[in-house]
Amino acid sequence: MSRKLLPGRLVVASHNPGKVREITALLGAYGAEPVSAAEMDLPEPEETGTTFAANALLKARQAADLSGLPALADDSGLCVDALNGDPGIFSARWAGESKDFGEAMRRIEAKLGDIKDAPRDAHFVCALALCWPDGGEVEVEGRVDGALVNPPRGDRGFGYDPMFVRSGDDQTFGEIDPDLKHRISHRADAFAKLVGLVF
Ligand SMILES: O=P(O)(O)OP(=O)(O)OP(=O)(O)OC[C@H]1O[C@@H](n2cnc3c(O)ncnc32)[C@H](O)[C@@H]1O
Ligand SMILES: [Mg+2]
Repeated sequence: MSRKLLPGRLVVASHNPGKVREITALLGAYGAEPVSAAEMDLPEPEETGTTFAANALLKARQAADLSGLPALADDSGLCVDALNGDPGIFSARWAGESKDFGEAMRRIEAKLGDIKDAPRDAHFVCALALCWPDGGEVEVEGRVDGALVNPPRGDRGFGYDPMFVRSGDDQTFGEIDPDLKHRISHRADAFAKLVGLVF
């Protein structure tokens, strides 16, 4: 089901400050008034889905039901070709309780090191789900292709950004201007599709 999002309060159903920052910036032009899950004191649901889409929908659905407001959730991750798409939907979980992405990036490198001449192709995926309290929902997916660098570089992004270079670029997502990342990322790609459907 697709429908238009009216101006007004919208819950950004994420507990990741890096994502909330990016989504808030992307929403800027559309008359939505973003409120984060943390500001609303919403719980962080268990991500029991087996796809990015299922996890995005369950996060947005819970936030819409609990807040009585439309809610936008993002489920995203880094998929490494030579690792059969890992860490994928487990991207946050590979960083552990302490959210140590330095450690998660070293784990990826260690696994790649075990594979002879492993290709370094990877892509980020972003599923965005928008749910309304009355049961309506929209889901879209975006993607950006690139390759992994070692050692990681840059501290301007979050998560796996320091190890990812978009195809055709030289700088990692951790080094580029955040405004540029907002235009070219998997999240920007998903957002462009969402805008076409609901704004
Ligand atoms: O579920 P929420 O509360 O939104 O926050 P989260 O951090 O747990 O988010 P996910 O479950 O979607 O896990 C995705 C992980 O993938 C990584 N990731 C997603 N988008 C990224 C991006 O643009 N740059 C770098 N890493 C990203 C990041 O480390 C996230 O923690
Ligand atoms: Mg999560």
